[in-house]
Amino acid sequence: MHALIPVKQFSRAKQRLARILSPREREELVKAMLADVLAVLARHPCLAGTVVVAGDPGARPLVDRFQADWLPESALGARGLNGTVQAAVATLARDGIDDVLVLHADIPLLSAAEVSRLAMAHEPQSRPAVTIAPDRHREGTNCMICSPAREFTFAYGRNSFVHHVRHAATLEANLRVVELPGIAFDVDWPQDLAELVARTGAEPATHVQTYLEHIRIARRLHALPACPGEGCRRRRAPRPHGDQENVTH
Ligand SMILES: Nc1nc2c(ncn2[C@@H]2O[C@H](COP(=O)(O)OP(=O)(O)OP(=O)(O)O)[C@@H](O)[C@H]2O)c(=O)[nH]1
Ligand SMILES: O=C(O)[C@H](O)COP(=O)(O)O
Repeated sequence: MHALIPVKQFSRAKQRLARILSPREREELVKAMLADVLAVLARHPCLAGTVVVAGDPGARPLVDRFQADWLPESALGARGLNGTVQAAVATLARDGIDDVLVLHADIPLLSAAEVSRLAMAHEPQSRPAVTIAPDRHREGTNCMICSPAREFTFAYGRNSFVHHVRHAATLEANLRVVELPGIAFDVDWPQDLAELVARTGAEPATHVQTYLEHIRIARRLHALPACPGEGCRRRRAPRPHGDQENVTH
């Protein structure tokens, strides 16, 4: 099984954090989160390799540092998250890679044990097989293993978890849903940063926690005016990738 991590252009990344982080800080945060994810995947016994499909050449040094494979989005001729993931799994399939774990780069509490649990829940021998670890709101699809991945239609975006479950049913796939707290914790909103800071022990355990401490995010979070309406955290920004055409209802 190979892991595939999509990483978008840094200048467009983490826009929901724009009211608390500068563009430069958002880029550094994205790099720190990617480092946390790559550190777990490098040499994971369940993985034969990790591929980063990136829209930004600035991700390359990190990818090389963790000995992952580099797939530039520009080489795929695709657009948006879904188009890019779809084109990337087609590229992997041409190299004979059919079992693909697609995971986001913004899950800094990912652990090797959770990757193992997800891999063990997956049953590629009864194909098609789809195993999903959703986000903690059961809205997004933070990690998903597909076998064979080229036959799956990716539908990331609003409520992608539901869309992916429905699509797996359409394919009559062997579907498993696994709740894993580290994978489920994605960082999208200022409130998520606050939660991450609250979870930091005496010694920051991850690249992200170290970076957040470095920029003294806690002070800013305290000073942040409350969002109008408590539902704010969950309200989504317009999807920059606007690529809902693949959604199966
Ligand atoms: N290669 C690639 N990766 C993408 C693209 N869009 C999103 N991603 C990645 O997919 C994952 C989920 O991204 P999103 O939640 O849509 O975007 P985000 O940058 O994390 O946050 P917002 O800008 O606040 O929506 C992250 O790992 C992104 O880097 C894209 O167009 N190309
Ligand atoms: O479908 C998804 O998982 C999204 O594209 C990313 O979700 P997020 O906005 O929760 O990061």
